[in-house]
Amino acid sequence: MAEPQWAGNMPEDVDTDDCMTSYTHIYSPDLLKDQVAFITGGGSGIGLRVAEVLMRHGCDTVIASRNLERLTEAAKKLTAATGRHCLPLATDVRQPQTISAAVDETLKELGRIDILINNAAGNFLCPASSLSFNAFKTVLEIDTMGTFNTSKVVYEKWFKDHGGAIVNISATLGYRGQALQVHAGSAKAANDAMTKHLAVEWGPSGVRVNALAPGPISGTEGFRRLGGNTAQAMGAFSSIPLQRAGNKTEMAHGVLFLASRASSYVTGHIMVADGGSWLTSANDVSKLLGYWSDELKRDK
Ligand SMILES: CC/C=C\C/C=C\C/C=C\C/C=C\C/C=C\C/C=C\C=C\C(=O)SCCNC(=O)CCNC(=O)[C@H](O)C(C)(C)COP(=O)(O)OP(=O)(O)OC[C@H]1O[C@@H](n2cnc3c(N)ncnc32)[C@H](O)[C@@H]1OP(=O)(O)O
Ligand SMILES: NC(=O)C1=CN([C@@H]2O[C@H](COP(=O)(O)OP(=O)(O)OC[C@H]3O[C@@H](n4cnc5c(N)ncnc54)[C@H](OP(=O)(O)O)[C@@H]3O)[C@@H](O)[C@H]2O)C=CC1
Repeated sequence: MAEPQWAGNMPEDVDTDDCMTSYTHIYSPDLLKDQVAFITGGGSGIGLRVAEVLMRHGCDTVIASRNLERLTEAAKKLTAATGRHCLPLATDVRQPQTISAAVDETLKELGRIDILINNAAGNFLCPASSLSFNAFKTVLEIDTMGTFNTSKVVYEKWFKDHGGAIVNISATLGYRGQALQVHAGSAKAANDAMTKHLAVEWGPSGVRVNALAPGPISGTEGFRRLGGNTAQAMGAFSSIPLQRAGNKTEMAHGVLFLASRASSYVTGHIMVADGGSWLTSANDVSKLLGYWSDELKRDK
């Protein structure tokens, strides 16, 4: 399907886990000068682009997840593209002791933390009736426990005394009960509630807590796993008010707003950045079940 004519308003992006070859600032390049951001899942997809855009605004970053080899590769690319420091640290957000060690290392190496981005998550299409108890638990543990664990460690070790900004990467899945997504939809709904609870409790310490809820974002693992390529090829995105998928840089710009002084009086807010998708897109159980079972057969 042809891109709408105003698609030229989209910021630069590349579909792979590489940095952009060019970037046009829409905010002052020193908006985050000498700040430090801790980004879970920052070695791939949306998290990697968030790291790049924050670094292009003067920030140093820590990217933390399980796969240290991929993180190390990503950190090299990020530093080469932006000239800022990026520290890759092996962490499993389900294990508080690994987060604690990573936060200690961050404070030792970079001296402060101003921004926490809870982006790590796990997801796949699966109908509730086929979802094992452990599969549901695993997604809740990564998405919800992981967000609480990381927020609590960073708060106790730094934000409690210095303030800071937390941005949780959410999703709109639970708003209408998206088919084949009871695990991720439930996890992200809990995170939206957590965003408000923590905004209330930690506001007096100077901590703002907000969330960004993306729609379908091209060039990501989420898009690939949830049938984004097939949906796009079928023309399904013409039902989205803005008529297209989003890109990773658009998500990074939303995060930059929520993480920076541009939003200094905003807390407890869930900002949907989905081109209007959840309002109008089909939530067709039988079509998605068909897609899911075709994929299962293809994988066998
Ligand atoms: C034709 C199409 C028609 C219409 C389409 C219409 C609409 C769609 C349009 C567009 C969609 C486009 C975009 C999406 C829009 C919104 C997306 C919204 C949210 C996205 C959220 C995301 O989080 S995306 C992030 C994706 N990235 C990842 O998931 C990377 C990390 N993931 C992982 O590490 C693993 O996948 C994991 C989550 C399973 C965790 O790994 P691990 O801890 O190693 O766990 P395991 O031991 O492997 O597994 C634990 C249990 O889970 C079971 N399991 C694993 N995979 C599956 C699966 N695919 N299906 C079912 N069950 C699974 C596993 O078996 C274990 O359970 P047991 O009981 O066996 O122990
Ligand atoms: N893509 C999309 O269209 C949408 C995405 N989202 C949200 O955006 C975020 C990024 O998704 P996307 O870029 O698509 O996917 P990715 O798979 O690229 O990102 C998920 C990241 O989480 C990390 N991760 C997974 N499990 C753990 C764990 N236990 N501990 C630490 N890190 C972990 C992964 O790294 P590693 O394997 O090294 O651990 C990976 O870098 C997620 O929060 C997702 O829910 C929301 C709506 C739509």
